Amino acid sequence: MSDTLEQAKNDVATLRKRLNEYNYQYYVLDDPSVPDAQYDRDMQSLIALEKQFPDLYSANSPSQKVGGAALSSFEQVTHDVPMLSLDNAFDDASLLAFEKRLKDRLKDTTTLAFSCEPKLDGLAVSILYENGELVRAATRGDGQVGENITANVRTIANVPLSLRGDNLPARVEVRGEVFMPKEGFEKLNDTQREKSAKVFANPRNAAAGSLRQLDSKITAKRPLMFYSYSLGVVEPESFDLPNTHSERLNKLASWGLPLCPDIGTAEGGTGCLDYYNLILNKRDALPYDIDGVVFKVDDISIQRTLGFVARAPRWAIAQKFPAQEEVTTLVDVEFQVGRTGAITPVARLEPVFVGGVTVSNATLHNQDEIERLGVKIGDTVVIRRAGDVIPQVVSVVEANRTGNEVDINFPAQCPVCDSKAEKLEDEAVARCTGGLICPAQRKQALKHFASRKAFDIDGLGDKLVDQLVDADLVHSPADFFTLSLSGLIGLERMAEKSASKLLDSLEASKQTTLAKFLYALGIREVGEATVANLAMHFTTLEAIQEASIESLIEVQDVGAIVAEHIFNFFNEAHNTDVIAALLSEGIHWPTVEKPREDSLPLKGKTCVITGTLNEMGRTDAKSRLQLLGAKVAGSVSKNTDFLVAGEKAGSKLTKAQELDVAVWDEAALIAFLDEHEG
Ligand SMILES: NC(=O)c1ccc[n+]([C@@H]2O[C@H](COP(=O)([O-])OP(=O)(O)OC[C@H]3O[C@@H](n4cnc5c(N)ncnc54)[C@H](O)[C@@H]3O)[C@@H](O)[C@H]2O)c1
Ligand SMILES: [Zn+2]
Repeated sequence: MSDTLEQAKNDVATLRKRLNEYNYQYYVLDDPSVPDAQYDRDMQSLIALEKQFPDLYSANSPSQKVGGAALSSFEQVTHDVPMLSLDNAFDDASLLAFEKRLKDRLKDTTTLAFSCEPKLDGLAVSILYENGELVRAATRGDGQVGENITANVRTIANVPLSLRGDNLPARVEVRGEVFMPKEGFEKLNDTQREKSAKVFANPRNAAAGSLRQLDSKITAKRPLMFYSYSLGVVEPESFDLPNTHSERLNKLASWGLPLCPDIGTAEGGTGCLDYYNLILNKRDALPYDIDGVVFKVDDISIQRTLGFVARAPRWAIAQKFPAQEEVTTLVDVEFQVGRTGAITPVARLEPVFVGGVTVSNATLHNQDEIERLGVKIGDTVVIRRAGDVIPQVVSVVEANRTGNEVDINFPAQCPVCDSKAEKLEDEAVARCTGGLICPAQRKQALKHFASRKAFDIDGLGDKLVDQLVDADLVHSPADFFTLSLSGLIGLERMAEKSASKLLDSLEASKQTTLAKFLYALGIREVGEATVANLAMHFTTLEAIQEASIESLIEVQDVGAIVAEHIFNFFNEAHNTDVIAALLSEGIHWPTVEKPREDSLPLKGKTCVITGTLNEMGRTDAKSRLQLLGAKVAGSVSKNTDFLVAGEKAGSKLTKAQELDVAVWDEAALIAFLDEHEG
């Protein structure tokens, strides 16, 4: 705090200038540069200084003003009754002090009743109804003059265009908050990202940006909602309204206006604190974002007695929740490799308290996100942590740039195993191509290798794979085949009998098929149908290993992306080493005979697939049947040779039975495919 008037003068000037700039970015541009917590801290400092040095009072200080100026691109609306802001309480003590102030002022110690309302984080809107019809809607603006946004508000689904009931005031102004529910916000940002369009930092910015659009067609596409929380002008003045705020809200509801379902009432300050804790505990589960709760003296005549100060009513207060957004420094970026090889940039932060916990890491998603944010190491960044969602970097405070910030470079190699990192054009994430040897992917790759559709190694389940890796016995799939009885029985819960059984099934699994071998390698996006196609097309492993991207694309069902995955996989030395090691352990398969067209087992047969298949997808089943020569049709007729019926098969099964068409269940299909595929 400043000691001298001179120093205070400077500090006050600096704070006012800064807060005016924040206000402009927030209210006019709908694009704040700092989190609310930072704004609130600066505002509290200003208020404290102005209180300490009353000489520095100015009616133009941001502490005395509401909101920001109305944008001139909208028609202006002068409010009949000013739309004010709210005073804030940042802790329980200041809430109780608020209650005491009221009692002192009223010179009455009777417990006060309060209306308690979630403080929706959107923007205040006034909606005017004449003879029950919506005639005008406006933003709060600077409290006196707002923007005419009638066309936009009309597009909000839960705003009634006409009020219900026979006994309505001739003119009534309803006030409330326009906001974007959390789910709609996430979806909107997903779509914006896909379109490489602006991504919104939080639901409040998204709501403000959506509502203050010159083209109401854009607003109409945004998932906005409205909850009413008070009345403005009511004419005629003699119109009979209840004498408490909470009953007036119910009156609004009876006219068809939406109310927040979580509003309540409380007796006294302690009752308010109970409500505060109730809502705070529910905060993450609520479908809309709130930044606190609002308490309003319920009795309208007491409200009148208490009146207003410059920017807010005396009879209400907002008690804020812990901030979900904070500023901190991006100290470094590290790259983590996930179980599937995805390489994600992780922000290392100067620890900061946000969303109720201390956060020192946040996700940066991928390279596109880093470019979109334009973030560099050393930047001041805004972190958001809402609910149990992983903390995210939402923006950069550009004003804090010094010029010493450093670009973030994506590694060309996997940071864990040094294999090449591949980033396909259509994909957001970069991936490690060392699937078989990368320690980050090892357990996943080994479990896949041993799984039933791959090497089908009996007795080698996920838990055992974990144990083998943890005991450092297995690094790559080839190591499975070098396991010894003594090594195995050293493991926990591994008796000699099951160990030798496992060795037997490992031995048996060496006899496989080319398709299963390829499948076991776990190449990205290469499933059962693709491996069957590859085996049939190339017939030898060498041919596949040497295939160019162009020749891979010629294979049925293989597109450009999958071709690139296959090509990159076989051009990674680490992978070819493992393949060589596997072959030298004696893995073998019968030569694949390239079938002549007319010798295909299902040549000339037509089939239909219906119901749910549990072991393979229907698309998979379809392409594997086609590969064996079958024509796969959409409906059952007398020309159908057989129907593959999975679980919950319906009318197609009935029809097939009527027409005496052969029916295969999934087991029969699998048996047939196993017998005939290369
Ligand atoms: N990050 C920034 O740069 C920046 C800049 C300016 C303002 N802000 C934020 O905005 C706040 C100040 O804005 P303000 O003047 O709108 O005050 P406010 O948001 O603290 O309180 C008033 C507003 O609360 C809203 N509200 C929600 N539920 C309500 C209910 N049930 N009853 C009444 N009102 C309800 C209304 O929109 C009303 O106008 C700051 O505390 C800060 O958090 C941030
Ligand atoms: Zn790797």
